[in-house]
Amino acid sequence: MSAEKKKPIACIVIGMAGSGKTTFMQRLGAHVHEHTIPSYVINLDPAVNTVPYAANIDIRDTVNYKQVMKQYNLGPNGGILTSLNLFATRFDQVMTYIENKTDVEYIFVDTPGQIEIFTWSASGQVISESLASTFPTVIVYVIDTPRNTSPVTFMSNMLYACSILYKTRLPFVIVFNKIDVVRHDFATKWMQDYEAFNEALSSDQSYSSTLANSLSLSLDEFYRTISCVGVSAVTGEGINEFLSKIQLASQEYNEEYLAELSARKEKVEQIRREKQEDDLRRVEQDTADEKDGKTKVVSYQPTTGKRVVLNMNDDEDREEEEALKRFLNKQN
Ligand SMILES: Nc1nc2c(ncn2[C@@H]2O[C@H](COP(=O)(O)OP(=O)(O)OP(=O)(O)O)[C@@H](O)[C@H]2O)c(=O)[nH]1
Repeated sequence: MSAEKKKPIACIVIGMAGSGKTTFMQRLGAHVHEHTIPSYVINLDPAVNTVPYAANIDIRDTVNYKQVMKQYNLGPNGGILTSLNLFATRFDQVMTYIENKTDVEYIFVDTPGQIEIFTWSASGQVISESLASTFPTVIVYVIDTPRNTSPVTFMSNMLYACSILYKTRLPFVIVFNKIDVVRHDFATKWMQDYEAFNEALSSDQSYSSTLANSLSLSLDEFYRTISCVGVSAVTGEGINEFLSKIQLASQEYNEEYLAELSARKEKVEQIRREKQEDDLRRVEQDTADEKDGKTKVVSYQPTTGKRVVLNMNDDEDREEEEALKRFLNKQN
């Protein structure tokens, strides 16, 4: 019997504008090419002028962002969001296409520069859930390390990362990019040592520093569960370590996320079953009512779901029956 086909790991690369997502994708592309690691690359940024890596699937081949802006009279962000929505409606075709590929190890997905367009939109959710329901999927959160050396900025970025983690519930890898400019040691220290972070904050007396101080304790749990790695998309430093973290995160997907996913599916299935049983009970009760030989009108009040039975043969019910009929006609 042949061994079960190993599924590729999907890496959804997100990050604030300018954090280096595209350069990082370019570096990953070069790395997998050099080491002949079969991979699949998807670009979901419709507004980018040129993509400096070889994308197997490019949203720009399906949706013309400038035309979308013109057609729907939208600004740049509305144009990107609508383009992504249009693409999401066809994402099942993308899924079928990738599923049929054999021996792919990684699927790298680049997302629009405006982070919220992907992370907080329905289309972003559709795309990430489609990937996560089929492949081990990891969120890769790219951070511009030199721009996060201020503790308050660092905390804001971490809160954002944390909110995405709780929204997607997928394994999460933080990539501290641009370590050729500033090393990321300060960041790992702040994540491991609450006192060190507070000390760094003490030089900042602003209101946001007080807020950051009180929030930093809440992030403790988040710091303990996520993994992080320092890379330079320009020099290629840290890429091997990044791929090792991705492998570990995919194990986490198999052990935790999959179990949670099937529990969620089971819950939805249970609600559906209960509704079906309830409908069946109603039909049985209606049938029983008809067995006494009288014609009945059975209806359910739309707001409360309360069952209403009117005996058409009883004079006293005539008036009420007419009222109900008028009501039902109005509903139709
Ligand atoms: N020194 C250095 N510069 C980097 C690195 N990664 C990216 N950059 C630079 O950072 C800038 C932004 O990089 P992009 O890759 O365009 O960033 P992005 O996140 O895709 O940007 P958006 O598409 O606007 O979201 C560019 O000037 C890159 O050359 C890095 O590892 N080291």
